[in-house]
Amino acid sequence: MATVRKALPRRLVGLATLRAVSTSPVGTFPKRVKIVEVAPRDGLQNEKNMVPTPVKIKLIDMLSEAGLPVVEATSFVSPKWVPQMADHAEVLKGIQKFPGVNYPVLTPNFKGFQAAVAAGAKEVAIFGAASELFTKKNINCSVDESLQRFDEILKAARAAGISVRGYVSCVLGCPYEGKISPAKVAEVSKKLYSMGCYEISLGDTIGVGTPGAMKDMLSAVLHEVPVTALAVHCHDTYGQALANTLTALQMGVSVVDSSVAGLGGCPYAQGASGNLATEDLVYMLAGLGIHTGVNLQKLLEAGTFICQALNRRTNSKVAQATCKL
Ligand SMILES: CC(C)(COP(=O)([O-])OP(=O)([O-])OC[C@H]1O[C@@H](n2cnc3c(N)ncnc32)[C@H](O)[C@@H]1OP(=O)([O-])[O-])[C@@H](O)C(=O)NCCC(=O)NCCSC(=O)C[C@@](C)(O)CC(=O)[O-]
Repeated sequence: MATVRKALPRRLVGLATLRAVSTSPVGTFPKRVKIVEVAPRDGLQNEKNMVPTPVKIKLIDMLSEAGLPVVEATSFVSPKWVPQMADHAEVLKGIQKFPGVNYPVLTPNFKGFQAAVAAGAKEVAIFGAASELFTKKNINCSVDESLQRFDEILKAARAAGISVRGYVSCVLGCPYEGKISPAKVAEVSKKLYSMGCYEISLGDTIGVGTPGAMKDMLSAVLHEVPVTALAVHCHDTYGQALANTLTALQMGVSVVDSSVAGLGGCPYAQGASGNLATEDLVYMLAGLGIHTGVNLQKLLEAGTFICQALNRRTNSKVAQATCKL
C-alpha cells in the first residue's frame, strides 16, 4: 500500500501521464479508475438527526461488500464542531475491515490523528483548502497554520507507517471568497504532496465548477503534482459533477471520490449539495469500458439501505431509474 512519499522531480511530472489508457469514441481514458467512497463521512457529517452507529457500520460493510476499494469511514474531528462524527472510534472499531479495502479517516490535527491511530486507523486524510476564509471557518486556522498542523501529522504518520491522503477544498470556488485562482490550488496541492501526502483530492466543495474551470484548474495543478497522485471530488450542486469528473478522466486522473445515493455536504459550506453519486459514476465508467471492480447491484442495495435509514430520496439518477425510490 502506498505510504507517504517524496514529490517527483518536476521534470518527471509530465512522464507520469504516460500510463495505461483506453480510447473510446469520446476520448482517451484511464483503463481503471479507483473509486473513493465518501458517503459514511462526507455523506453523513451534515445530517441533522444523529445516524445510529450500527447504521453507519452496516453501510460501510455493504459498501465494502460491493467491491469499493476505499471507504472513507468517519472523521476524528471535534464533536462540538461536527456532532454527527462523535462516534468515530466505535464506527472504526465496529466495521468488518474487508481484506484489500482501505478505510481512511479525516484528522484535522494531531489530537485527531492520535485518536484515529488508537482506534486502529491505517490511513488518515488531512483536509486543507485553497481559501483562507474557508480554512478559518472549517478548521479555525489560517492556511499556513493548517500546513504546520498537517506537517506534524505527516511526520508522525511516516514514523508509524500510516498512509496520508490530502484534500484541497474550494478548488473551483469558495462560499466565502468566491473565485479561487488555479495557481493557488496548485500551490497548496504542491505543498501537501511535497510534505508527503500520497494522493491529493481536489474538492469542488460547493459544486460550482464547470468542465472548462476543471480543465484550467487541473492544467495548473498538473505542473506541480503527477497525475497519478491526483483525485477529484465533485459536489453536484449545479448538476456538473459527472461532467467535471469526465473532464478530469480525459486529462488522465484515475481516482474519483463519490458518495452512494449522492449524499454529502460540508457543514461549513452552506448551500452545497451532495457529492457525485457513486451509482452514476459506476454506470458511466462501465459504459466507457473502464474497470472499477464495483458491483452495481450491491452498490444500489447499499444506497437503498441508507436512504431508507435516513428516510430520504436518493440523489442518484441511476438508482432513481432502476429502483424507483
Ligand atoms: C480542527 C478543530 C478541532 C479546531 O477547533 P478549535 O475549537 O480551534 O480547537 P481547539 O484546539 O481550540 O480545541 C477546542 C476543543 O475541541 C477539542 N478538540 C480539538 N481537536 C479535536 C479532535 N481532533 N477531536 C476531538 N476533539 C478535539 C479540544 O480538546 C477542545 O475541547 P474542550 O477543551 O473545549 O473540551 C475544529 O475546527 C474541527 O473539528 N473542525 C472539523 C470541521 C469538519 O469536520 N469539516 C468537515 C470536513 S471538511 C469537508 O467536508 C470537505 C471535504 C474534505 O469533503 C472536501 C471537499 O468537499 O472540498
